[in-house]
Amino acid sequence: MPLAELHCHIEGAAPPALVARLAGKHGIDVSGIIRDGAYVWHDFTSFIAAYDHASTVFKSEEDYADLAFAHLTGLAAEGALYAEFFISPDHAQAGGTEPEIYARGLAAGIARAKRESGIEARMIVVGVRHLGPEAVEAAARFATGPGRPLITGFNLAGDERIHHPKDFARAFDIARDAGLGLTAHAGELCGPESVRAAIEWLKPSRIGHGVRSIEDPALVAEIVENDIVLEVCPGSNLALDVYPDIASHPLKKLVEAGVKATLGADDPPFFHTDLAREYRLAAENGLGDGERIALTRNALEAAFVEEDVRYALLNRFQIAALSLGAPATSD
Ligand SMILES: Nc1ncnc2[nH]cnc12
Ligand SMILES: [Zn+2]
Repeated sequence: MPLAELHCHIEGAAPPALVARLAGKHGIDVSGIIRDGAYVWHDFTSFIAAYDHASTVFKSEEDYADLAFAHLTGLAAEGALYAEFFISPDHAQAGGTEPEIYARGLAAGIARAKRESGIEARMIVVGVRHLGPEAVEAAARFATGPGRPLITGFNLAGDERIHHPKDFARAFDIARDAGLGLTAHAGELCGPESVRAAIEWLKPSRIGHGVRSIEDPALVAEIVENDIVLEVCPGSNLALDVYPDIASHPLKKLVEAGVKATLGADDPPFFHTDLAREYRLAAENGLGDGERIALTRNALEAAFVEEDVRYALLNRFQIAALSLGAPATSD
């Protein structure tokens, strides 16, 4: 089945073995966050702490090129045609790497992965909300800098319980005025009011997660009406205990209500998942083959990518979907 991913954090995609190897090289102690070859954390706050610490082992342009290359070729091997990943200048800086070098390395990894596997990819800069409005505005200014054609979007990530979306309206204005696509994490840790506020103040075309919108049917109707796409990450939601099991996850209900959803692995090794498993979880949640293929089409239609590239991707998607004998369109 052809896949596409719109929601994955590049630091969150770092395999623990790679982090342990680079930590050894740089003399960084990761024994508190990696045990028996796996990341250790127990709730959102300790997950973010582990993620922040793991990201500090990446230092050079080559480290980041290798990370992007490994992530994207892994996705291509799972069947992905297209991937967007989030990049965080704040995390680069915390590890002592200039954001400029960080973005250059990641762009080189994207180019190499495209040459070797055919996968197309773009980057979305995130501002980290718990670092506050000034840091998020600085991230937006970085995202809009010249000479970085593979940066096509801006996102708000981090702890949803901290700050109100209105505090980040200026950052989103900066990104919007520069022509970037807009998306924001909301409705993951917090309920529908958080999604409403993100839509009202940030005016994104997509919401990261957004799954807790299901608690407010009027909000679900508004999301459908305004054609807002949800980047749903079921494996992440299960790992972070947003839902106790896949049967309780609202993906199927959201799709039945007419919401356009896509799938992402969010932070794959932290959550013991990958994109192929996300599609399997969608099937376990009740989505049939046609509905799961539509998730890929939704992703390509909502991608922050140039129109000629989108057109070519939709053609590749159509051919792959038809060869499965599955419907490439929902109507
Ligand atoms: N699941 C998540 N939610 C918010 N911010 C994040 N940063 C990395 N993973 C995240
Ligand atoms: Zn995320």
